[in-house]
Amino acid sequence: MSAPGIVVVGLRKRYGATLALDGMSFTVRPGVVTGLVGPNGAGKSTTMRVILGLDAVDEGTALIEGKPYHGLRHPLNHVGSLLDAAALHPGRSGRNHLLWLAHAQGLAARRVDQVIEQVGLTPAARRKAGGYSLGMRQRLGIAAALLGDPPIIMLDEPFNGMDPDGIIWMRRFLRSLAAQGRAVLVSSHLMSEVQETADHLVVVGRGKAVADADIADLIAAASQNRLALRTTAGTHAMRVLAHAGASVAATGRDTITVAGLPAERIVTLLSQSAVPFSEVSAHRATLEDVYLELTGRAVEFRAATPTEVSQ
Ligand SMILES: Nc1ncnc2c1ncn2[C@@H]1O[C@H](COP(=O)(O)OP(=O)(O)OP(=O)(O)O)[C@@H](O)[C@H]1O
Repeated sequence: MSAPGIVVVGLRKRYGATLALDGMSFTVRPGVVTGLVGPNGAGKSTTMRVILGLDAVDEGTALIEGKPYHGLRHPLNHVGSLLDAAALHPGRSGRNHLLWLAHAQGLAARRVDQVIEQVGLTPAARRKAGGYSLGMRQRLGIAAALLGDPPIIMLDEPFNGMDPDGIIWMRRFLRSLAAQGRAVLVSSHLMSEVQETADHLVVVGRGKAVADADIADLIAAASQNRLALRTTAGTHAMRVLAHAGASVAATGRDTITVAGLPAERIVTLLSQSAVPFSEVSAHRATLEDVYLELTGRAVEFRAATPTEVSQ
């Protein structure tokens, strides 16, 4: 039996002076939503295009169920994708757009109505797609990706342009696809968009995966040996604990995260220095913490700070 899901190994791709992919490797398993997360320009879209055979690489392999995309006899029965929701004929109705795609794949109109129903586009199916909101276009794009009933679905930034209802719908929908046993790969530059949806995370920075792990494991690793301290005297507390050799970071209005000292020692030090505090507890890292830690050194394009903008 061929390997299920997607296996990406050592992708390297250069565009002129830009090294877009620099040893990208990860796997996407069936029955799981995998989030491909990283800052703008990290290489997410390029990786997806390479998997779909739309871009050639200088080195490395990307296999779908054990084969390169071009080696699949009926690729749309293996992988469905949505890379650009804007790519449709504006004068055609959503249904006609899908009928046209279905015809090219030898599928019956009945299949079109099934996928329209599945993505909740039935009320708008006979309207011109040019008048669709971006969220409706995303649904139409997903319907197109599902036409061949593929075991693998890849979506590039599917949350873009969606309103809160649309985001909730998308999360549930992606989970339901995984629950049906499909391998689902979803890219996003916002961790908050995938954290409610994905079970597994591939964090990308500067053309390579800087993490490829289950979310629960990432959070457990980032939480290890860290304590959360609740205090209204943050600056004082940080000075005292840093002086004693701890790594400290302000993580909330009244919260400090401390690593490198046991809880009893923290309590003693703070008491000796008369620093008021109300709680010392095990720190539970958020996915946002994990992401910042992993991409901190890998971010290529940082948002300009207000001072940089004003200069
Ligand atoms: N066709 C191209 N020609 C030249 N450079 C490219 C091309 N496509 C991508 N790049 C560059 O390759 C790098 C990776 O781009 P890519 O679009 O894969 O990143 P991304 O993580 O998807 O980011 P975004 O969310 O901004 O799309 C970037 O530096 C980008 O400018």
